[in-house]
Amino acid sequence: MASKVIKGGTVVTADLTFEADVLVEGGKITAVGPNLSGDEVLDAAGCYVMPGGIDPHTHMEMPFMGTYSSDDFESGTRAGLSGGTTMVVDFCLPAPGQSLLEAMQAWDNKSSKACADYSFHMAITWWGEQVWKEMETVVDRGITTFKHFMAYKGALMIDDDEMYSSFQRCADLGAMPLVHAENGDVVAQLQAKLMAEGNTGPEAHAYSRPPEVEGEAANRAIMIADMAGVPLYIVHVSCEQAHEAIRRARQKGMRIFGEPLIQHLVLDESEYQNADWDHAARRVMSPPFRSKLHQDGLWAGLAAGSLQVVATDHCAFTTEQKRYGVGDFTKIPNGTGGLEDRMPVLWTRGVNTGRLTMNEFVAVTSTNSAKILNMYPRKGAIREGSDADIVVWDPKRSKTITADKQQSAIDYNVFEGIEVTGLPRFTLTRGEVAVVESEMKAKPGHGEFVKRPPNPAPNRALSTWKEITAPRKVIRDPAKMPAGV
Ligand SMILES: NC(=O)NCCC(=O)O
Ligand SMILES: [Zn+2]
Ligand SMILES: [Zn+2]
Repeated sequence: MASKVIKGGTVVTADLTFEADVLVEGGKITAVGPNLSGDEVLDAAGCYVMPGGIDPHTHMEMPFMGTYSSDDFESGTRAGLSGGTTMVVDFCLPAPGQSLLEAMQAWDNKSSKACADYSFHMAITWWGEQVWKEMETVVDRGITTFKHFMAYKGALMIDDDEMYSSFQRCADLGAMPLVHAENGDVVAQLQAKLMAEGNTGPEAHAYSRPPEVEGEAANRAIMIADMAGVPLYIVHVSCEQAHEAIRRARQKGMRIFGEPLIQHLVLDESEYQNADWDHAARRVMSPPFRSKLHQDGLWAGLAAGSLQVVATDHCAFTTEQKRYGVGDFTKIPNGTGGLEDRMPVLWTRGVNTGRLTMNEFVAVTSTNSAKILNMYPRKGAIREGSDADIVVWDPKRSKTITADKQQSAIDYNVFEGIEVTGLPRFTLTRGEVAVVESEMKAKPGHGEFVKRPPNPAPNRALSTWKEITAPRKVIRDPAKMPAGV
């Protein structure tokens, strides 16, 4: 295979910024340094050469709320590449009662047309001996993170008893639990009350999921993880109540990770007040968009390190699908897109405003996910031996986001009309140039599954500590024991 050299750019990683060329051969980075040469030259003058983005939270073709999310692995990963994201981590979702291995097979089949690399989390949607057993096979297969829904009562939600059992199993297997933290019981009651009062529009979705339901669930999950002796990753952190729980836990030395979404960082609750039903319904997701105060807290958390990664939870439904919920907001499929826009929007609203440094940008869009999900430095790095998943980022290129020009299969974009400055000049997936500015060259089927080994450092450290501090029986001299009654 011919070599490529990315020439004349500035390499930006999570901890360094330096001028260097990058040589790519056989899908890997083989050298980083001055004056490199290769068969093909990619001109990076004026650009930043960064690890391709990793989106740790997507849902392609997800069966949910009576339908399927509309982007599949082909259109979804193509959308990602267009915006500089070279890897996604999607969720295998067994139906309650279904074998985890069957779900894994279904996701293997769906993902065969991916244009970029991918990995999976496994969702625990029910509990029993079969699930307990199959979790080990899932881990052997390289899926070492397990998602738990504390919301969606009557569908995906599991209770505390099941969650504690699953967290303990994760601890034994060197795996990490993830949670969707919302109190599903309280949400269900609020939904019923709002509907009974005639509050049926999309704005009621937000009223039924106040920040307290998220804060309570985040606190509960953190305490349960601590008792099970396992690290915990909280997905789509949207509000101060949940962020505060994470911050406090981390300050106590607990191994808790928090993932805000680009949507929550940029879009706010006023979207649900729009007089156009479609506009509001297209933005229905869980948790819902919050106030600007919550947004400020999330941005601060990224800079301070109390929140570690920015994801999208890309789960795209068309307007027609959203309309299943006309007259009953509880039937609007929950989810929004964002995969194509995550990096340009975060750069524009983060780096260009001074809220994030370029190195922090790389950390939260790529390197931290690679580390937390145990695939660093194969992914998330610009260094010899790493996969050549690279974005050559032109900080001067601009566009106005519009659904008309997007790769995603849906008919609208929640970021419509936002102007971004900072876009890929080239996106490379394992050494293949998939994007040249707005020209798309991605190949369906190029993407490969990325196996993630169990027992990363936080698990090892935590299990060592838990073993040392575990309750121990006190050995007493039988001769000195009091007589029993
Ligand atoms: N977030 C959302 O509304 N939809 C996707 C499923 C989930 O992650 O909860
Ligand atoms: Zn969720
Ligand atoms: Zn999700």
